[in-house]
Amino acid sequence: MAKTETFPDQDALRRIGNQVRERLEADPGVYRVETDKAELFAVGDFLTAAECERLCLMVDHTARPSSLHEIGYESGFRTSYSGDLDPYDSFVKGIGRRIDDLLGLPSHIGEAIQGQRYLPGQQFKPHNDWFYTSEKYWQLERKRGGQRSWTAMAFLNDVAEGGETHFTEIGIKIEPKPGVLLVWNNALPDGRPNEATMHAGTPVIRGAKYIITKWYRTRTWK
Ligand SMILES: O=C(O)CCC(=O)C(=O)O
Ligand SMILES: [Fe+2]
Repeated sequence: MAKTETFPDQDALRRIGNQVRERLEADPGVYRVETDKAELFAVGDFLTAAECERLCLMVDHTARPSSLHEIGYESGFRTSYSGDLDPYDSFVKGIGRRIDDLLGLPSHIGEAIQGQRYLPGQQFKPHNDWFYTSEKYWQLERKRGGQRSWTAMAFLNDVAEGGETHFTEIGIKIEPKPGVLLVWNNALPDGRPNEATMHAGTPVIRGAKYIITKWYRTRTWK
């Protein structure tokens, strides 16, 4: 088939976008968040209370000051603590498989599940999860699985105040509720990056916020 892409991995992003959208729309347990700007879905009870508690403990064990491509922790852009959960742990593997299965994606294109914790005052400022392919880091990410397609993010606890996930372009704030999984396509249906997926983890004001995130690429992640 002739390549029609103008953006790196555009054809793969379109194909994966179609495939996952069809599967989520056919799943009665999946709710589509009402917006025409992005493909954003939610699952109410994806994780049990016991699973959330166990994952929070794991996040506490692995979380270190979060880093970002070319921006250090000290910049204040992402002040949470984060870290990859042990990919060989059977409990973590089980959670990963359930996310793969919900989306209908092969596990080899999924990154390791990342755990993240925010304490009062900590936040993740507005950003896109997809890679900016004009930046230097893309030359590395291109060979590590390519562009990010879908994001799956689960809330693990109730936050006393703050810590909403704010989709700044769509104009919605999602309040953390334990066990709720959010899923969104970082690309548009035609495979170009979707600017409207810009989102932030707003500052936690009281309490703590725990989440896990799994990002999917277009090719085998390594
Ligand atoms: O904490 C949140 O609500 C958002 C986290 C996030 O955007 C990320 O980890 O990429
Ligand atoms: Fe994000």
